[in-house]
Amino acid sequence: MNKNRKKTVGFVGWRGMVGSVLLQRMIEKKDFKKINAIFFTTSQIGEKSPIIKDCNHTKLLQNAYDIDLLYSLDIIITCYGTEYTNLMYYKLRSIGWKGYWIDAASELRMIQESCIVLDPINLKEINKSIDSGIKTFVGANCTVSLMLMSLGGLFSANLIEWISVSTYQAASGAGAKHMLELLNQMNFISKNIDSDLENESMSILNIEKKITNLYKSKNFPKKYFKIPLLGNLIPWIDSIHNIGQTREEWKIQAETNKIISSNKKILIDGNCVRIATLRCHSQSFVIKLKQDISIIEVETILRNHNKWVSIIPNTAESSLKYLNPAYVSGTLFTPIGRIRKLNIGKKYLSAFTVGDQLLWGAAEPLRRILCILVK
Ligand SMILES: NC(=O)C1=CN([C@@H]2O[C@H](COP(=O)(O)OP(=O)(O)OC[C@H]3O[C@@H](n4cnc5c(N)ncnc54)[C@H](OP(=O)(O)O)[C@@H]3O)[C@@H](O)[C@H]2O)C=CC1
Ligand SMILES: N[C@@H](CC(=O)OP(=O)(O)O)C(=O)O
Repeated sequence: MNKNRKKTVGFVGWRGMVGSVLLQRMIEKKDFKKINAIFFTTSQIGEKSPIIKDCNHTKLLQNAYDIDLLYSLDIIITCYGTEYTNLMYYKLRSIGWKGYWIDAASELRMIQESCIVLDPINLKEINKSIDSGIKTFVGANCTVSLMLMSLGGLFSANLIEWISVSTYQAASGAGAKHMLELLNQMNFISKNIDSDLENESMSILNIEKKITNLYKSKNFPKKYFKIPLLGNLIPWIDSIHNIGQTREEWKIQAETNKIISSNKKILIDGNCVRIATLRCHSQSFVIKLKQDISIIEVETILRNHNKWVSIIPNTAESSLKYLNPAYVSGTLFTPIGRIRKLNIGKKYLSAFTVGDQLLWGAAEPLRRILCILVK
């Protein structure tokens, strides 16, 4: 690539949830000034492209399967998903395309020729990869990125022996259709109990019974989640990976160790659970430390690691105010609180974190690797 000319970047999947958050962040940070852009689509060829100020870009949407056009690009960034990656990535590489491929989907994360990107955690590794000719950069699974952003200090100080994690994952992680279904579930219940809520003499347990019966109604919207998520939870995310463990649970240890490229594998496992929040994932950790260090030291190490993490005092007032999905939604803030030693032993630490799974969990690491590559 000629280093003095602006790189041409192709955007695939920019209309989706992750892609639109990416575009919004790039506009906010004026990243489009640094590139020429071509917007692609799998379904709206010839429709109008989004209009981006200060950016040289095509006016109409291009065919995301046009291999010749894709081949001419310096960089392709895709937030479309695994289906597109599987179809186009290997095709392009097999005909000798040497551009940078940046991807939100999980498909390429664990292949040898890729680097998983989360630069506040692994900038050195990213730079090493670029220098060594790696051309494929993939964002991590959302819970992995959000865990590392909040616990980054303990990872980089090599203080973690193992982690047991329980996740509380938002509907958006399952995709736009699922998120809409959750809202339709809210609407369905609300419409059906509206008059009961106005009737002060109605017993709360009668309303609860009505809701439980509504869950069983054939009209209850559950095409995607299969069961109600509203007022409920789903203790299973993604497909089975190996005996008893889901793929979502498997990714945590596998991707984390690739990102931090640790000599000795850090063991991480737990339960991944879908809950009825909109776009923030929360995680509860039990951490076995390698040393017995004080809570003040733990907090200092975590606080000093990056500018997005913030330590929430372990009080009711602060936990309620700052450590919840509604507060964190739409921000890059990765608060961590409920930090305390467990009564199991002095090396056992408990902590709870919340993060926006569309920002640090998906779009932001992609935006940042793009900036590194076009610098
Ligand atoms: N959701 C998440 O939290 C995370 C997702 N990812 C990865 O990113 C991929 C994309 O996820 P996500 O953004 O949630 O997917 P979406 O379903 O929101 O969007 C994916 C694509 O679907 C097409 N599309 C069809 N109909 C519509 C419509 N009505 N509105 C908008 N787009 C539409 C668009 O492509 P086109 O213009 O070509 O039709 C769009 O780019 C996932 O498959 C996953 O691999 C990674 C981390 C987290
Ligand atoms: N599986 C995640 C979201 C996601 O897309 O993950 P991945 O990028 O690892 O497929 C969730 O459901 O919350």
